[in-house]
Amino acid sequence: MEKVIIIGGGGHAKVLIDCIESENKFEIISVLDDNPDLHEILNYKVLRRTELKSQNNVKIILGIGNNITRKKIAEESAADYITAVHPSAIISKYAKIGKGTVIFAGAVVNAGAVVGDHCIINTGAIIEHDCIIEDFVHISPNVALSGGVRICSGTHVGIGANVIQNITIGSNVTIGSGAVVIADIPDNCTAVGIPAKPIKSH
Ligand SMILES: CC(=O)SCCNC(=O)CCNC(=O)[C@H](O)C(C)(C)COP(=O)(O)OP(=O)(O)OC[C@H]1O[C@@H](n2cnc3c(N)ncnc32)[C@H](O)[C@@H]1OP(=O)(O)O
Repeated sequence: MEKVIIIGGGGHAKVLIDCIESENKFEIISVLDDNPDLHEILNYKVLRRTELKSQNNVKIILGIGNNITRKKIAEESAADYITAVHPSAIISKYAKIGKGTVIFAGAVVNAGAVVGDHCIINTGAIIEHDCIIEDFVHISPNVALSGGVRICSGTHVGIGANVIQNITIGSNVTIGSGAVVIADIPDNCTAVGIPAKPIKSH
């Protein structure tokens, strides 16, 4: 079995560990986290980067929920990233999934959808046909994206949000939990509500 190291030891890493164990394709050999107070996660010892012995032929996955931190680490280190897909997720054979991306239990990615690198498609999220999910996006649990939606890079779609067909949500956007998006959302803002409207720029 191929060996993998998880970088990041927070809540998202717990679900990722469970996903990788369920998939049974990779052996998790270490979890790395720079927080000196973090010593164990589930059944794994957490190591600092300096404590890791040099490893050959090891693959990496980022267990970090925050899009900005995940992007920073991915851009700092050229590694051989795996893609983790929970066995209960349904991925169309006509969909494309990028490297470093994780797809959790019960998620559905339908035909013609393209998911970029280092994305999180969280538990029970639905990515309908022909959606484009750019790199470093997080689609939270129970989000439903209708057909032909584009989510630009670094955006976080909050838990339970719904997006109607053919909408574009810009880059580095946060969509609030439970929002219903019925019009395009510009870059660099937070949008909430039904219908979703920008409430702040950042
Ligand atoms: C497995 C996992 O855990 S995955 C992670 C899942 N978590 C999420 O999806 C969280 C998504 N985050 C949210 O919904 C947050 O509330 C955010 C990002 C939209 C806003 O957070 P902040 O930027 O801190 O804004 P803040 O809490 O100050 O709220 C600003 C205003 O928006 C309102 N607001 C905040 N969130 C929402 C929302 N989801 N829907 C409607 N209104 C909202 C607030 O009531 C407040 O209104 P007011 O100014 O009239 O008082």
